[in-house]
Amino acid sequence: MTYILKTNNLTKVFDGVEVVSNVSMNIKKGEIYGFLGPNGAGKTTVMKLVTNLIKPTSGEIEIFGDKLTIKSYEVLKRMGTIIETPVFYDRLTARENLELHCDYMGFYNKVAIDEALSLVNLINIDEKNVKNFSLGMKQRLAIARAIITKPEFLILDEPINGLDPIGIKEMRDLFIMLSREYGISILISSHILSEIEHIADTIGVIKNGMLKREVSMETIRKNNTEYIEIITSDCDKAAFVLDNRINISNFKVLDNRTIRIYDTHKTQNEITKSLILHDIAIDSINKQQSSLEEYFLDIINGGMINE
Ligand SMILES: Nc1ncnc2c1ncn2[C@@H]1O[C@H](COP(=O)(O)OP(=O)(O)OP(=O)(O)O)[C@@H](O)[C@H]1O
Repeated sequence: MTYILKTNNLTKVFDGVEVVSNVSMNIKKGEIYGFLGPNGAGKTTVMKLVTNLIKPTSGEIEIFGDKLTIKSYEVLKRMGTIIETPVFYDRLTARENLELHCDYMGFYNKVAIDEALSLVNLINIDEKNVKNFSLGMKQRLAIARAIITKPEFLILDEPINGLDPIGIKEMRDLFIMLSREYGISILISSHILSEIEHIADTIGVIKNGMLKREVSMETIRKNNTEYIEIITSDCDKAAFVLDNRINISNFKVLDNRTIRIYDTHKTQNEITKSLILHDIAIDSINKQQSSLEEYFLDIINGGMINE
């Protein structure tokens, strides 16, 4: 297996507080790695460490197979990044900002600027200074800047912040295209779990600076359980009927209104009919899937992992 990034017991202490603790993460070449965690969990700090913006207190980082040191300038040129709120020259246009970036990176290919602007769908902006851009436009420009030099590895901290649903979908398709067609590896953090669920190959979940889980989306999907959820004010009676009249034993009463049935030998229709036949008032009955969101919350709330 070839890895684009490996960290080994990466640790960062700020003012005596360990905000990243012994993080050992592994990002495979060509994959999209979704980095999840609650506010303040340490995602941005890890991203800053692997892009050499800050130095680790201890631990090692290996990028493209080489150890990252303070002198790894060439390695950094092979990466495209968005870390925290992207900063631009406000009085310049998007194109001028990208030209400056290319000069800075020693990347002399002006055609790439048009390509990048078109990939992120920033159009008719030649006359506009960046200070007049909306948040979503700035975010698109940040993505354009990150991809312009055709990096092998993209590190994107909350790249879809400020985008509307159409923008989110466009960027999702763009990230998938960059990964599948260009073989670019992507480390991406986002609060929008459904977006990560759609694009990620692997998930890393960080909490209190510790990497709690690193797991493939395939595994999460395999463990996905389908269930039928019933909301009713007659919970006790419904449970009795399920058990004694319909012969369903694999169900869980979550609270005094909610029952989840994991048994698959009866259809939703059959269950509904039987409950109504026994005079049970059903407020709702739905087929549900345990998704990444549920998986994530379970980890964050300590359900699957011991603290
Ligand atoms: N320069 C710094 N000095 C002191 N503490 C810091 C510094 N940078 C980050 N921290 C602290 O480190 C912890 C992790 O912050 P970090 O920004 O990495 O979290 P995050 O997971 O990216 O959060 P969010 O999702 O809110 O962006 C926080 O408690 C933060 O206050």
